[in-house]
Amino acid sequence: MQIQETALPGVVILTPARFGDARGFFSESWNARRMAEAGLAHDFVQDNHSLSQAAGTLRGLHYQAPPHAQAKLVRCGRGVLFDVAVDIRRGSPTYGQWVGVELSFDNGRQLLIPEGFLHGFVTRAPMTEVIYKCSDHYAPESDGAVAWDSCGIDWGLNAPPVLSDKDAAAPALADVQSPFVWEG
Ligand SMILES: Cc1cn([C@H]2C[C@H](O)[C@@H](COP(=O)(O)OP(=O)(O)O[C@H]3O[C@@H](C)C(=O)[C@@H](O)[C@H]3O)O2)c(=O)[nH]c1=O
Repeated sequence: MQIQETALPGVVILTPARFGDARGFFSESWNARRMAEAGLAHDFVQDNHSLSQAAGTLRGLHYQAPPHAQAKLVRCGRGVLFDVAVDIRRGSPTYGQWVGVELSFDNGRQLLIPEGFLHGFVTRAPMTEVIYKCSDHYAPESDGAVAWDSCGIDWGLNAPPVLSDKDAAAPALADVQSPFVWEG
């Protein structure tokens, strides 16, 4: 497994090994022991799987507030997406900064996003499947959304994205009191 830091400390790109043969490949998409050895242990309790039919479908930017905050380990099952994390920990030296990484079936990359970050993605191919592990269960009362176009993210879009009604109505980051505090 390759581990690559990003410009935001704690947000990490992981690339598990793929063992190819005449049938295709085999890969360990998550291994608790290897993650712990790398100092990246999380108690994941829920796996999510979404399909977006059209390229240019944008989901986000989302968070769950404490005590139901979620770290996420995101990967692509099929297609291509641009996956984004935004630091919203109040007091963080990187508050409001974002990183984006292209995840695809072909490149096999994963993005590890700790608690305290917004998460969102835009699909760059039709019928893109996104699969991610979460460190807490879904808690709709703690669900939060921030407008996708309020954080200065270059999504690489050349047309308006396909959005859910919830995401289209989300407030700008500047109007949100983040429930996360940077702990150093
Ligand atoms: C997130 C979630 C949704 N749902 C339900 C609620 C709703 O009826 C339906 C669709 O929910 P949403 O519109 O919130 O789905 P979506 O916009 O795909 O939300 C997801 O976006 C990405 C970026 C994330 O990071 C996720 O944590 C999650 O917020 O699924 C669950 O049952 N469990 C869950 O964990």
